[in-house]
Amino acid sequence: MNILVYQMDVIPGDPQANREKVGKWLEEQELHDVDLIMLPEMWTTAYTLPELDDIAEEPADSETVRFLKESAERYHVHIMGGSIAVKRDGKVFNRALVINNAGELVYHYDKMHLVPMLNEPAYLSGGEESVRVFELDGVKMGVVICYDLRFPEIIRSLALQGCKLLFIPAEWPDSRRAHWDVLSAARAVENQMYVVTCNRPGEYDGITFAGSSAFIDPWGNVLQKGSVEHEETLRQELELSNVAEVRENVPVFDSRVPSLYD
Ligand SMILES: NC(=O)CCC(=O)C(=O)O
Repeated sequence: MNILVYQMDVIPGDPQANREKVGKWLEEQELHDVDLIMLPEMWTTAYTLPELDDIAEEPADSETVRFLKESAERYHVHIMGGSIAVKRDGKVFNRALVINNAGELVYHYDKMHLVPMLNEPAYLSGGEESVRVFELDGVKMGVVICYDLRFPEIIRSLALQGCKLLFIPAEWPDSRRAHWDVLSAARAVENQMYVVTCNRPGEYDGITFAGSSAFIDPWGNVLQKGSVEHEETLRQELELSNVAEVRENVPVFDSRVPSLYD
């Protein structure tokens, strides 16, 4: 599977400008052999939390969902659409979107863990549904959003549902970059799955973000890593059969004793 990660610097509070930016980026890419593209967390707005009540999109009438569906169909590429702010019943959620290459929304997930360090609980509501795997090209995959990376139990839940490839869109600050690097590799090793991350670089509201998007294989090798500071496009081919090989060599899923800890 060929994946293109857009480690995008986000224009604060301007969904239209960010859609145009992604549209232009798509036009510039060589996409004929690409299976999936990925965007970061909150890529239409950045962390403009006080403004989200006004600029978050209604899921049923979302300009961004329309844009992603049209782009997926036009370029015949799956889109791991990072996450965007959506508003439902007066509450704002941080929602990940997955669109297949026929332009269909196949999965969404509302971030369940809200980040105290970024004041998310004051402005956002946590998702109320657990994570589920989704399938693209017959492969089971999952997505969690940024801070969720700190909660191994939800990623283990995806692994037990058969997830082979985990996506983590993020706006992770540079001040905690050491955690980002270690935890994303740890999730790949402990769950024996590919982990693909897309974290924005740049600054907003006094916070510098860490970039460092990465492709990590099920053995924990970092196949490729983005820069800390700059916007960048990363392209990587993943050999998904490696998941079965690693799980055979180190059969942790067979060795589990859930009766003692579930
Ligand atoms: N956007 C986020 O979820 C940031 C998470 C974070 O700052 C951390 O876990 O540290």
